Amino acid sequence: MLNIIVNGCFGRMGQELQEEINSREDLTLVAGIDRTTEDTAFPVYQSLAEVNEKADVVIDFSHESSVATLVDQCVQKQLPVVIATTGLSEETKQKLNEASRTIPLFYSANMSLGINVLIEALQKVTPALEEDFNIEIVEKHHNKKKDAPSGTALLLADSINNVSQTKKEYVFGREGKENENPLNEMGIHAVRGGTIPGEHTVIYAGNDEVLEFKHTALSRGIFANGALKAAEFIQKKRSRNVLNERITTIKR
Ligand SMILES: NC(=O)C1=CN([C@@H]2O[C@H](COP(=O)(O)OP(=O)(O)OC[C@H]3O[C@@H](n4cnc5c(N)ncnc54)[C@H](OP(=O)(O)O)[C@@H]3O)[C@@H](O)[C@H]2O)C=CC1
Ligand SMILES: O=C(O)C1=N[C@H](C(=O)O)C[C@H](O)C1
Repeated sequence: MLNIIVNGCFGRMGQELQEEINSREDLTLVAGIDRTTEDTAFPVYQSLAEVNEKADVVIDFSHESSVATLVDQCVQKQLPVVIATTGLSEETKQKLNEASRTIPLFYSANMSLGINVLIEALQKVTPALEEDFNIEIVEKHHNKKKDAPSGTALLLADSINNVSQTKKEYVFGREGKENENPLNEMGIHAVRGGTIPGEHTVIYAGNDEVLEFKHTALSRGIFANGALKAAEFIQKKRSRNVLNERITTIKR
């Protein structure tokens, strides 16, 4: 049995997690944290410091403004934590790195299996193409998303840059740029509209040939399930400190 606290429990992802946890007998939502309270089957608090329920792990899908304090409180309570919030500042990312030395901490801008497999594919093809192909990333999300570009677009860009001979400068949109589009740049473009759960396309454009890799999230269930798998993984490692491999994705 895994006892879970969800930070951001009333948000889109918080509600998705509630559904997933309630559908499984091996998981219990012992408490939620959010800015407001509602009538729920589980207790809800405004901060982890107020939570007295016994928990094995915290899962966070909230907002940058909430993450640093949450991580400090996880360290104080020695609670493993899965951080899925994107749009984190450099200071917050630094805090995650430091905290991961004392508590099990898993961070990824994208909890889906598909994006994590895509990263491996991109790292294989990039060395063969980077000298002759421009690389551009286009991401599409729902119109309520607070950060742009998406954390996943940055994660994909960093994964490409990590294996590139020449480190590429990120260009966010191309307004006002002369149309040279040199090979040492990588364009990252954000589209916002409707209810799109998330789509990422990486385009390798060469002379007379184009390769495109596209991942489409058809529901938020893939992110909730990935976060729950991460929670189970770090809980098993609780007996020792782990600097999880995904934490490396925040070293930009
Ligand atoms: N890593 C991954 O795989 C995924 C990551 N995400 C990321 O997760 C985050 C949440 O996404 P989503 O659920 O769509 O966003 P929502 O805005 O729907 O939900 C966020 C929730 O967190 C609450 N919140 C905001 N600030 C605080 C705070 N200071 N303390 C406690 N709660 C707070 C919000 O309250 P209020 O409504 O009052 O602002 C809201 O209830 C985003 O950063 C998103 O990019 C999303 C999907 C997948
Ligand atoms: O806000 C979202 O919805 C999503 N955010 C994450 C991101 O910024 O990459 C992951 C996913 O694409 C959905």
